[in-house]
Amino acid sequence: MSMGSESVKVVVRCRPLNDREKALSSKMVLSMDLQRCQCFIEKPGAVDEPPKQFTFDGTYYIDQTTEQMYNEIAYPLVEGVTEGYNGTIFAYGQTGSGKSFTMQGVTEPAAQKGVIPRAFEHIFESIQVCWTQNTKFLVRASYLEIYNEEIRDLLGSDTKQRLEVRKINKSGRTV
Ligand SMILES: Nc1ncnc2c1ncn2[C@@H]1O[C@H](COP(=O)(O)OP(=O)(O)OP(=O)(O)O)[C@@H](O)[C@H]1O
Repeated sequence: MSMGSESVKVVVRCRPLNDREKALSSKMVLSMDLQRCQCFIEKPGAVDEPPKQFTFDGTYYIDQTTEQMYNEIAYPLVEGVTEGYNGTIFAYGQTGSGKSFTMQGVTEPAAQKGVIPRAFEHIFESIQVCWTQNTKFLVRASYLEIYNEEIRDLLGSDTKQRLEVRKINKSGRTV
């Protein structure tokens, strides 16, 4: 099945060992077959046990960049949003696994600029291209933190203020 035909795609990104892990002489237990989108996790010390094998819609190893991930995964999704479709990019992983690195990113090197700034540039470039006197665009953004069951508005004047989740109708909730 081609990547384009899936409505939900799950891709995995592996980050390099951090300084703490290097200082502990930790070993990489994860390897990938990027062509087949497979990842293999071996149990340290268990030489005769075959590695556990998982297949995803995309696999990104330590030397892949956010630029590459964006072009392959996020670009078509954001492009769809500019055409009126809904799209969600959801970063999931344990603490320190690289969610912020992927979503927010770093300015140097440029190839590791995050998905969020790339999506903003992409959306505003599309608007610039389509803009005519008769076309109006409305871009809204919110930035919420959900941490330990508590919700905060990171764009609000008081980012420490806890927000309540309210039911607005049968199926909807708002904060
Ligand atoms: N692909 C990568 N290449 C190089 N460094 C990375 C990569 N992914 C993550 N890192 C580094 O690993 C560290 C942890 O990453 P990050 O802060 O993004 O994790 P997180 O999943 O957002 O953690 P938390 O849930 O605790 O906020 C950071 O120092 C980050 O720079």
